[in-house]
Parts: sequence; C-alpha cells; structure tokens
Amino acid sequence: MTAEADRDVGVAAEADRHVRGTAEADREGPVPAEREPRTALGRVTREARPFLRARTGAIVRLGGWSLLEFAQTFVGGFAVARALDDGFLAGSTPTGLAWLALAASAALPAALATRGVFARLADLVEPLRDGLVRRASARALHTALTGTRTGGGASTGSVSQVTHQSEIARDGWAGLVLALRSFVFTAAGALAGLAALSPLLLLVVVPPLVLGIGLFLATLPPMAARQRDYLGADEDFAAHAGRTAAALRDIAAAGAADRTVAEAEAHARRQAAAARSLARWAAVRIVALAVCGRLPALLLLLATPWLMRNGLTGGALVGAFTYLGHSLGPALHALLTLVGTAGGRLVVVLDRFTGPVRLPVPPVPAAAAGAREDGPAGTLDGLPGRSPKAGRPQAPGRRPAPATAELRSVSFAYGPAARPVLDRLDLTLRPGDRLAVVGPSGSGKSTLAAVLAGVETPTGGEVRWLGRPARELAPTAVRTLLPQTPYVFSGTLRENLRYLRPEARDRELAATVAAIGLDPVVERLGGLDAPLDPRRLSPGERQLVALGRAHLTTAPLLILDEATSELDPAAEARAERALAGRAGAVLIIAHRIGSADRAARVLVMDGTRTVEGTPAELLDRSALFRDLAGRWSRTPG
Ligand SMILES: Nc1ncnc2c1ncn2[C@@H]1O[C@H](COP(=O)(O)OP(=O)(O)OP(=O)(O)O)[C@@H](O)[C@H]1O
Repeated sequence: MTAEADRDVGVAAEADRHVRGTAEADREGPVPAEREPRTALGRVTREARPFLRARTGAIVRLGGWSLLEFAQTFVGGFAVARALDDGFLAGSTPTGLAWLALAASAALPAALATRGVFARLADLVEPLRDGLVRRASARALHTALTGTRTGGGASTGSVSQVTHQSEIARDGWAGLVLALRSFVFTAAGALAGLAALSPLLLLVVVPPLVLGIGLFLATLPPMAARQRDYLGADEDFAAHAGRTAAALRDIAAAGAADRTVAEAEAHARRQAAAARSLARWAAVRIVALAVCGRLPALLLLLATPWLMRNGLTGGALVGAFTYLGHSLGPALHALLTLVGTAGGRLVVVLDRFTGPVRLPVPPVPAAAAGAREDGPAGTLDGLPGRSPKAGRPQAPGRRPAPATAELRSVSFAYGPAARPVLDRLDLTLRPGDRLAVVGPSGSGKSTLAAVLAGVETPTGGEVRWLGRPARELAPTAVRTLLPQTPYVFSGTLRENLRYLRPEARDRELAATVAAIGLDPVVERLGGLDAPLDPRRLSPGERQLVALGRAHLTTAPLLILDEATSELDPAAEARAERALAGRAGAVLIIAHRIGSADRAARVLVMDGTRTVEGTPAELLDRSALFRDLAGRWSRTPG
C-alpha cells in the first residue's frame, strides 16, 4: 500500500470512528465535561491535532520552502540600513547601490519559494477536504441505516456538507496556512533583522506586537461563538420565513397571524442581538489590530531620540521602519484579517462536521395544507412535514431501538411565578406502547401533551424523541398531535385526509376510511372528491376527519388530546383500535373509562403527583383512578 493510500485509509477510519463516536454519544447522553470541549474552537482544535500530527512531513517541507521568505525579509531591511550607513551616508554611492541590488535580488529566491509553497500546500489542504467529504458521507450513511434522521432535510444537509461546506473549509484552511506560514517566517526574518541592526529595537517593537497578538487571540473563542450564534439565528429566521410563506393559507384559516408575527419578531430580535454582539467583538478586534499594526511604528518614532543617543545609526532606523512597513505590518495584517474572517468561518464549518448536526425542518407540502393538529397553540412548527422513514421500525441492529419519546425529569410551569404543572416527570413511550392519561380537569394532561409534542418547552429536564434531544428533530416528522377541536379546511375530504401525507394512495385512503368509520361521512358528502364545507360537519364528523388524517400519517408518535370527545363510545373504541394498529406509540388523553381500559398502561395525573400502571393495578393503587373510573362508568357517553 502506498503512503498516500495508507493516509487515506487513516482518514476514512478516523471518519468512521467519529461516526461511531457520535452515534454512541447520541445513545448514551452527553459526554462528560472533561472529555468534550465546550467551545467550537476547542472541539475543532482537538480534532485538528491528530490531523496535523499525521502530516508533520508536509509541514516541515512547507517550512523548508518558507525559509527563503525569511531570508528575503532579513536581507530587505538589513541591506537598506547598510546601503545608507556604509554607502550613501558614508559618501560611497556604489556601495549603497550594491546593497540595494542585493536587496532586490533577494526577491528572486522568494518567487521560487512561492512556487514551492503552493506545490506543497496541496499536501496539507486536499486531505482535509477528502476527510471531511468522507466524514459527511459516512454520517449520512449511518443516519440512513439507523433511521435516526428524517426526510429530505437531512440529505440536503449532507449534500451541503459534501459540496459547499467542505469547499469553504478547504479554501479557509488553505488561506490560513498560507497567511500563518508567511507571518511566521516574515516575522522571524524581521525580528532577526532588527536584532542584527540593534537589539534595542526589539525592546521597542516586541511588547506592542505581543500585546496586540495576545488581545487578538483572546477574541477568537468569543468571536467564533458569536459567529455561530449569528449563523444559527440567521438560519432559524430563514426557516421560519420559508414556513410562513408556504403556510399563509393555514395561518389565515387558523387565526394564527398575530402569533406568526410575534414569532417573526422574536427571530428578528434574536438575530439583531447576535449581530450587535458580533459587532462589539469586532470592535475589540480592531483595537487589537491597531495595537500590533500601528503601535510599534509609533513607539519607534517616539523612541528615536533615545535610540540615537544609544548608538542607533540613521541607516538602522530606516531599516527598522522598512521591516515594520514593508514586511511585518502587511504580513500581520493579512494574517489577522484572514483569521478574523475565513478563520471564523472555518471553525464554524468544521464544528458542523464534528459536532451534532442541526436538523433542517422538513418542507411544508404546498397543497392541501391547513390544520391545527398541533393543538390550540397552532404554531408554525405544527404545520405538516413528512418523513417516509419516520414511522418505520429501526433497521436490524445489535442495539435496542431507542424509545419513541421520553420525558427525563421534565418540569413545566406557565410562568416564572406560576405553580408548576409538571414536576420532574419521567415517562417513556416505546414503539407499540398505548398509554392513556387520566386526571381531573386542570391536572395538566393537555400540558403534558403539549410538552411531549414539543409545542411547549420544558422549564426543566429534557424531552427526547427517537433517542435524540427533541429540539434536534423536526416535530412534524416525529409526532402528530390531535386536539379536541381539530381544524378542517374547505376543499375535499380527500384533501383533508391526505393533508399530513399528500402522497397517500387511494387504497390506503380506502383502508383508513373503513378503519376509522368514515364511510357515513363519505356517503353524506357525496364521495371523497365532493366539495366539503367545514361548517356543515358536526363536531363528531370533524373529529373523525382528523382521526383519519392521523391514521394515514407515518409519524411514530401519536398524541390524542381528548380527540374523540364528540364520538359515541362505540365510534371512539373503533377509532382508537384503528390508531392502535399503526406502527409507533400512542398517547391518549382519555375522555372516558373505555380509553383507559383499552390502553396497556395508564398515567394518573393529580396535580404534580403522578402514578403509572395497568388499569387493574391502578384500581388497586390509586384512589383517584378508582374515583374517576366509578364516575365515568356512571355517566357513559
Ligand atoms: N396557557 C396557559 N397559561 C397559564 N396557565 C395555563 C395555561 N394552560 C393551562 N394552564 C393551567 O395549567 C394547569 C393545567 O392545565 P391543563 O389544560 O394542562 O390541564 P388538563 O388536565 O388538560 O385540564 P382539562 O381536562 O380541563 O383540559 C391548569 O391549572 C391551567 O389553568
């Protein structure tokens, strides 16, 4: 195997290890703080170390060519000083011209060095791009195989990583290597030249240089973090705008205009705050640039009388200014500007390859949009997305499938001073689970549904879907939430039923109609394609339409918040059985004892106290459940 191929295999193995590492972390929760750097810069630096170690040879070769740049810089200032002191000021013009000719001739090897540097640069830059592309491909494959991500959004992200983002990383890295290398060798040449002219010059020039560079380096981690925040805010705002544009009809129909505007304003405020914060740090950076770029020359001017008194010659002074103005200054400026722009982008992009991936929200289907399955809140996030894979069982693997949904010590209150509705609640729903939630009015059942569905954000603890933090997944691809009063829009019954899954086939539609008990509605309306006026449907018929819609989806989590309250017990039982026959987990907020009886498990909510068990166990263990069961059985229907 050639060294090249050997290295490629190493990079591929590295990508593979990374993928497995990420998957492991996803399954087993956060990595302990001492192992996982908290900042993007820290994570990227950790990942960069083995990459650079493996390319020590390429770095040394690059350094070898760059030595010519050191020589050119050194000769540039030194020759000017000698031309003045030994030539023109000493009355010997030929000597002065000879020194200047030497300075000019140093440019020739430097031009050769540039050629050599560019040839060697590829050894450092191309493997990074190749490694990133492999890593992105491996992650996409891993995702596809484990089914932990959803829909087209994920693949779009992978394509962007393989093409656009890996190119940004490659260009940024190449620019950074060039500028850093040039700065190191130019600075070394200039400092060596200053020391050769007079060591006193170093006393004046080095302190502001070190101070400015130190200040600049200190701005790097906060700048990278602010840049990341800004990018995140920008992407979220753009995603919100996209969803709004695609769902104008629903927003108008659901009366969610005010809420949508408020959401957009919140996004705009967040983005503005991120931009202001970024600008503040940019101002600190300008100060740092001024300190190391301008202060050395200013101090040199101020210190000229003292330096001259201590034996500095006129030629050495001009030589020193030549170093500052022609070599050190431009190299420093190029480096700091590049680190500040391409460097920041590089860190952010590389962190996306190494850290958890932001999941784009799946697109809203343009046709037949319009429903309020996400409950009274009616958020934009609740508008439909579609994932053909989301409801499928996990690909066969050695590890158990992750829970469909999980609450880990979740607390929730409607305001900072409000009484908590949920208090450190743990709940796990696995594929195939049927959980009924019962409790008196105001005990928090709808709140639980909203938190589990991602409509409300918990004030403590964590909501997880499919083994990942819920915030990383597109809600509509994971769960369908049916409220008590569903929204049915003007159109046809077919459009309404297909709303969450526009590509559902006719035979699937027919199976749903039969399973949910929609035949009388179809008959009364005159067929699936007859015009439907929502005002002419009874509340029970509206609920049946929404239940049919949910039956057709492939979302692995179904949450029914008293979604069958307008049906008679027989119709309710039929719809619940049909929904229980889907793949995935179902949580039903029970309206009658029948729902609890049919469920395998029941969660009894009594304020922030909860008890979970089978219906038979709870009759024994929970006085509240006995009481509810007794009351319900006396008032059937
Ligand atoms: N948007 C809100 N703002 C403030 N408090 C709220 C809000 N929604 C619900 N609450 C309060 O939170 C508590 C739990 O309400 P929730 O609607 O979750 O209970 P529930 O068990 O579903 O009641 P019901 O059976 O009557 O629907 C109640 O005290 C309620 O007043």
